[in-house]
Amino acid sequence: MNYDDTPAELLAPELESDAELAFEGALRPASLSEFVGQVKVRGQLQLLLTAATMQGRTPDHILFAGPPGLGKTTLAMIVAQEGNRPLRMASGPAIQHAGDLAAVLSSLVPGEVLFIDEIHRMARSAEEMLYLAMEDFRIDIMVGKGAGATSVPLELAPFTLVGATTRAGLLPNPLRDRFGFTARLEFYADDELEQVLTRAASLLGLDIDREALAEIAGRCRGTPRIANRLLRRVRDYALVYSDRSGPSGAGTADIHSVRAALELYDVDALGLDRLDRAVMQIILTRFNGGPVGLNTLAVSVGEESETIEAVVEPFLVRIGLLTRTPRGRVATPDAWQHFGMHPASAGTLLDDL
Ligand SMILES: Nc1ncnc2c1ncn2[C@@H]1O[C@H](COP(=O)(O)OP(=O)(O)OP(=O)(O)O)[C@@H](O)[C@H]1O
Repeated sequence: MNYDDTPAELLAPELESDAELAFEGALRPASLSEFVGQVKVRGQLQLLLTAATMQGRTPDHILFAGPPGLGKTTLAMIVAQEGNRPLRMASGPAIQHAGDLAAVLSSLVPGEVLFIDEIHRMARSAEEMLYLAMEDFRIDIMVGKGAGATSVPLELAPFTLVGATTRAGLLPNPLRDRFGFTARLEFYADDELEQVLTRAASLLGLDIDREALAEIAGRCRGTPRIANRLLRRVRDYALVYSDRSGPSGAGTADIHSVRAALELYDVDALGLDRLDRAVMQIILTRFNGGPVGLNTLAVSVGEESETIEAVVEPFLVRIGLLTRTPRGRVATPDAWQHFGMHPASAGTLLDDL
């Protein structure tokens, strides 16, 4: 199997372009009741928000942790919308100095929800400023330089911080501890993805049957963002190749058109992307199924070990192709089967040396 020809962006869980941002905006659920899956988190969030409303106070600070594309930004928007609160969006990598954060914090209005995406990538100095802001709604601003510098306290409007991270482990404990509620988002089950897709198809005016939706759900790596992206390609296919007899003229899609569209884009039956396949093939061929250490693996595929650990492995483990052992990563029998290979015997390996 050749893994070099899969369009990487189609199965990448990260947001790919401004066009996709606009597309996502149109499909984003606007309330907790429209938000599919993550049942436990939804219930916990509902309780937290209702209690805050009943007591007339700002909700506790919330941290959403989990792989990209599972709905962290969507939930942050819902937190604001459900409480009828204004929302300010910021991103960790853009906060390079404490001053960047001070400018945002000092301009918040009472009750505002401040969303910081990729909060683990914020500058250290800003992180420290955030501790006090979260706890006491206050920051200390340094005025002047050198020996004459003094710190001036500044009261902030009460706000709710919603942080999102794909790497909860990288957050320092003092920051993590200041969130009143941490929600870990899980990959979605196939039936939940079908619900996401049903809703998106109806918003797109695409006439598509259950079997076809199930086929897309099975290939989108448990991730709503990818589900919507694949649906978009299926919609194009239906538009061009079907007789457009659907109610909106957007075309009709069935299992055959879904398979044809996804085959055209090299999306395999398990939704493995180029990097997944590269990782698995290296474990299978070069390391005879493992165990192989994370860093060795990362160097072999030319990728950051952070990406392998946070994005690639969770999915491969979830679909049962990989296991993590104390000695390293090991391919499962299903992995050998999926790639149509067999472990080399010890003799063959020695011959190779
Ligand atoms: N539970 C859900 N129900 C319906 N649609 C969803 C759900 N979760 C996510 N989506 C869809 O997936 C898209 C991506 O979600 P979102 O931007 O919230 O992910 P994210 O976890 O914030 O990703 P990132 O880590 O890259 O910022 C959204 O446009 C939304 O339409």
